[in-house]
Amino acid sequence: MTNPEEEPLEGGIVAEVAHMTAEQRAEHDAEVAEAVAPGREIQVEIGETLLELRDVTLKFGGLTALDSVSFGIRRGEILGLIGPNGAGKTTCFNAMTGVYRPTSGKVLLEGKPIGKAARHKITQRGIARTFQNIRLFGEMTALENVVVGADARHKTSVLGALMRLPRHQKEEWEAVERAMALLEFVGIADRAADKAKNLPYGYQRRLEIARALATEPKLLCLDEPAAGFNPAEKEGLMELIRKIRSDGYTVLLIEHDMRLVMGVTDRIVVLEFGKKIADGVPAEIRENPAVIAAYLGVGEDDAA
Ligand SMILES: Nc1ncnc2c1ncn2[C@@H]1O[C@H](COP(=O)(O)OP(=O)(O)OP(=O)(O)O)[C@@H](O)[C@H]1O
Repeated sequence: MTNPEEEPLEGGIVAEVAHMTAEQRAEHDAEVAEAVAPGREIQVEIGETLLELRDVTLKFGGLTALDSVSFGIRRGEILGLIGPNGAGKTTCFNAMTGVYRPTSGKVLLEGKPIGKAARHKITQRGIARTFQNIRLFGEMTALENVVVGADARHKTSVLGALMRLPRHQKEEWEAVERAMALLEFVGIADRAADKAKNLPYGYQRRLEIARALATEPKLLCLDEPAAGFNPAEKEGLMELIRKIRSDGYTVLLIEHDMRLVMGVTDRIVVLEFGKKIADGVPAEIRENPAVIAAYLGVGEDDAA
C-alpha cells in the first residue's frame, strides 16, 4: 500500500511505547482511543435506545425459536444475552442484524425498522459482529484483515480504486493508520505483519474484534468471544470490552461464561426456549428464581 505523504510505516507504534513516561503513555493512549473512535463522544453515560426488539417471533417451520421477545439496547451499554443451549440467542442476534426476518414483530435501529439485508448492508447501518467460529482471512496479515474490515466505509468507487485516484489513496492510507491504532487498542500491534493464520488463538479473537471496530459500528455484537480462553485471557477480554465501551461504543455480548457476563455487563437479558425470562442488572439476574431454574444443575463455573 502506498503512503501519499511518504511517512514511514514503521512498527514504531509498538517500539515507542516501551520508552514512554507514564504521562507520555497516557497521552499516547488517548490518541489511540481517538483514532479508534474518531469524533466519537467518549460516553460512559447510558443513553437512549439504540436497537429495539418489539414482540419478535421467529419460526423455523414448526419450531418457534423466538417467542414474542422484546427488549432494547441503550447507547453506551454493555448488554449480555444469555440462556441455555438452544435458547435462541444466536437466532436473536441474526434477527437483530437483519440476517433473518422475524415471522412477526419488529427490529428497530434508531427507531427505524431494520428489515432483511445482505451482510455488507448491515455493516453500513452500523452493526458489526464477531462469530462463534473465528472468520479471518488467514493468508492476510493482521493489519490487512483490519484494513479490509474498514473497507465497508470507504466512499470511493471501485473505478476510483482501480485508477488510484488521490481520494482513494488518501482513504487507503488513513485506513492503514487507523488499522494500526486498532491493533494497538486491542493489544496485538506487535504481530501486525504476521499472517492471521499464524497468530495465537487469543490474538485471532482480538483481531476479529479489531476488524469489527474498523467499521466504526454503532453496535458491536460479540458472539461468545471468550470461547476457548483460559482465566487470564478471560480477564484480559473483560478489560478490553470495558475499554471498548469507554471509547463510546455499545456492546452486545453473547457468552456462556457466567463469571465474565456477570463481571462486565450493565444489564442482562435471559432467554429460555425462545422466550425472554428475565431482564435486569447482573445482581438481579443472579438471584432470579426463573434464571436459576433455567440453569438448574449448572453452577457458575460449570456454565463456562
Ligand atoms: N436455521 C435454522 N433452521 C432450523 N432451526 C434452527 C435454525 N437456527 C436455529 N434453529 C433452532 O432454533 C433454536 C434456537 O437456536 P439458537 O442457535 O438460536 O440457540 P442458542 O441459544 O444460540 O444456542 P447455543 O448456545 O447452543 O449457541 C434451536 O432449537 C435450534 O435448533
